[in-house]
Amino acid sequence: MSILKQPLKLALVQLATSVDKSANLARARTKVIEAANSGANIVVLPECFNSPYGTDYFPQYAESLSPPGSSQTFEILSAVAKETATYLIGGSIPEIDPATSRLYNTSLVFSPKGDLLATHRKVHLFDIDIPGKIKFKESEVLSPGDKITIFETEYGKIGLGICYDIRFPELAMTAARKDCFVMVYPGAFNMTTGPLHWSLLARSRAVDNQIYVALCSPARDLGATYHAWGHSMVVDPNGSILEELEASEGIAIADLDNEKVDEIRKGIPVTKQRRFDVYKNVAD
Ligand SMILES: O=C(O)CCC(=O)C(=O)O
Repeated sequence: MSILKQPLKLALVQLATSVDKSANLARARTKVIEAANSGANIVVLPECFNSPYGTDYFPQYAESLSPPGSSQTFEILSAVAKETATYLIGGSIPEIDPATSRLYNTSLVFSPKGDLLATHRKVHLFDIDIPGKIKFKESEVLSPGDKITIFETEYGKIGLGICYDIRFPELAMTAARKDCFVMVYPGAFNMTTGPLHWSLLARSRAVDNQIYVALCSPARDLGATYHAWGHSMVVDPNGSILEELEASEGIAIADLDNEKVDEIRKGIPVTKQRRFDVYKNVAD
């Protein structure tokens, strides 16, 4: 049995966002409907799609997921998933846990019936310092998640990470070994690491694991404090880019094909040739 049970259309919404949360949510809703009307079965939104991206903004835009009904974003995503009968991977939003007051960068996934299927809290926080280029420290305000997120659909299993999570091959490898056919990463790379690594990382995770990889960025806004790289893309299990946007708002739609996955895995059978007797514990 293939890890991908049947063909599907995957849509990435490279959303133009602003400081206005309600406007961002309304625009996201419109674009999800547009993607669904183009035949998408699974729709993905970008990292931090309801707010600008930046540590100053996280506390101000954070929403609590409990008690039920308290998150405006949750309600809108659930309703539009149901309305369009699509799986909706709702990018990410700043989340506050009311019990601990901790903040997380969190992705919510909804079924075509509007039910919450999965919640992923970004595991690897984006703390980097490239002198003269970019310094960013999510850990100043965010706490990290502590689990790999995999959810089931009628197409097969989907693995979910957020942005910087893609730099850690162990996360994608673990999901792939649990038979995920795709890793989806809502992400917002920047004008330094975007050109350096965005496509390289997507293609690497794809070819390492012979799975599809999808990266969904916000559109670039040169008036914002953080300039996102854009270039949302879908890569196939051979590491070839199937669809790629430029920097401005748009929707990328790719056909994911079960026969292609099987053919690639048959031709280069690395998934059956692993030597876990040699590298039993990758954490050694
Ligand atoms: O890894 C990178 O270069 C960028 C990561 C990022 O922007 C993020 O995690 O939000």
